[in-house]
Amino acid sequence: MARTLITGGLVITASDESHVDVLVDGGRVVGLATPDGHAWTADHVIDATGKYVIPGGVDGHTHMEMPFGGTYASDTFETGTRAAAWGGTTTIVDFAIQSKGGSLGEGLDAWHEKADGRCAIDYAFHMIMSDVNESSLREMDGLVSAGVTSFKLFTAYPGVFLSDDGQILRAMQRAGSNGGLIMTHAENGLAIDVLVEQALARGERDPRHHGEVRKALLEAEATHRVIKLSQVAGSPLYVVHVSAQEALAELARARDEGLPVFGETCPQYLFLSTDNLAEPEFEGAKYVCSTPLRPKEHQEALWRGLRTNDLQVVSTDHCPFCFKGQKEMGRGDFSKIPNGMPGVENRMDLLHQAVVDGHISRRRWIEIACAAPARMFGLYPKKGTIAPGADADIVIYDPAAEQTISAETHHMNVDYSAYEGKRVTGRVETVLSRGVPVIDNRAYVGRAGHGAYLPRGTCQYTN
Ligand SMILES: NC(=O)NCCC(=O)O
Ligand SMILES: [Zn+2]
Ligand SMILES: [Zn+2]
Repeated sequence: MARTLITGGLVITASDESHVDVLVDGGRVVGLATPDGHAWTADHVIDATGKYVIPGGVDGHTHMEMPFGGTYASDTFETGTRAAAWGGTTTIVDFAIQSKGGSLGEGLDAWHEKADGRCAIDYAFHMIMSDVNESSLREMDGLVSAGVTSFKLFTAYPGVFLSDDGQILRAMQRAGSNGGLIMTHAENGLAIDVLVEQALARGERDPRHHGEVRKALLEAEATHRVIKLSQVAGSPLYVVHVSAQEALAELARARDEGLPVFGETCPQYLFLSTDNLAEPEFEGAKYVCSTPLRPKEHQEALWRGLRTNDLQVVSTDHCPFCFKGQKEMGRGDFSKIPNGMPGVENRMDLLHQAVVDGHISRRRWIEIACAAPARMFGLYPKKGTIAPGADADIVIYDPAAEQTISAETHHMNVDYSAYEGKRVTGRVETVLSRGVPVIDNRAYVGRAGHGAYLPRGTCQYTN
């Protein structure tokens, strides 16, 4: 395998920034040294002068080809991982799904069937548990040993994914003993369904009502509940897609008490709001996801949470549905709009824009987008950093390039962009995955099937 030398760039990790050259051999980083401190030679030299040299992004929350509401998320593992690479992400952790009445093993097999041999970048799986019973609880141990070390449970979507409090407690107790990490989608789904029914009966049918019925208080209530259940079980907890400041306050309080509870938010909650959900002509459907977008004032609380480490990770929850034919299924009834938004290609750029805007520092950018998700999901230091021994998943990032986000130029298999027309400073130039170029100077040179499945270790994140 070719030796590659990256020269002249500013190497940024979660802990350091330094002008050092990086030597890659055998798919791994083998050395970092100042330009006058080495005499390395290589088959390929990448001149990164004036650029950032950063670890490939780790997106810990994607849904390729996810079935939802009678349709499927429109990115396959092939198209979605290619788009991820374009955006500087070199690892995704997608959610395999246990169907009701099915086993965890069957769900995992189905996800391998969709993904294996098709990914442009490395990939791993969490497991969604939609049927917690004696047998699936027993299966959790085997999955943890085999490298599927995190399990998502829902307090939302009654009849589909919802687990009751007893089931959640049992899964948490099991994770407490086998080292697994419980992830929760925390919204009070039973109460939300009542509000949905009442809203529809009043004739409130537009996309904006999706945000109104999925109340911040019902996110906060469910977040409080799962925190308390995890405390009773004595297991760590990771709350996905936190959008409401009231839910974040629950996490912050628990963390102040020293509890091992962690939180993730997503770019859509940091950059978009209920104003988007209220766009006319059914355009608001493009922004329907759960938890929902919130009024703008929640954004400042989320940014603060990211700075103070009450939130540790930014993932995308990439779950795209085309406007035409898919989002349109909910014209006249917001509850039938498939839930989810595209974003796997935009996360690294949007978070760099947050650096430019002064919300976070450069190192915090790398922490929340690369290092923390790698630690959280048992992939560190193979992923999430640039250090000797780490996989050479490296992005050459031009911090001065200007771009306009648009569906016309993005690579996700979806007919709209949630950030259409947004100007951002910074752009991915070159991407290596285990030392192999996937994007080379803004040209795709990757291959479906290059991406390897990653069995994961257990959560390495400590408060
Ligand atoms: N978030 C969303 O609306 N769709 C994907 C499924 C989930 O994460 O709950
Ligand atoms: Zn969810
Ligand atoms: Zn999700």
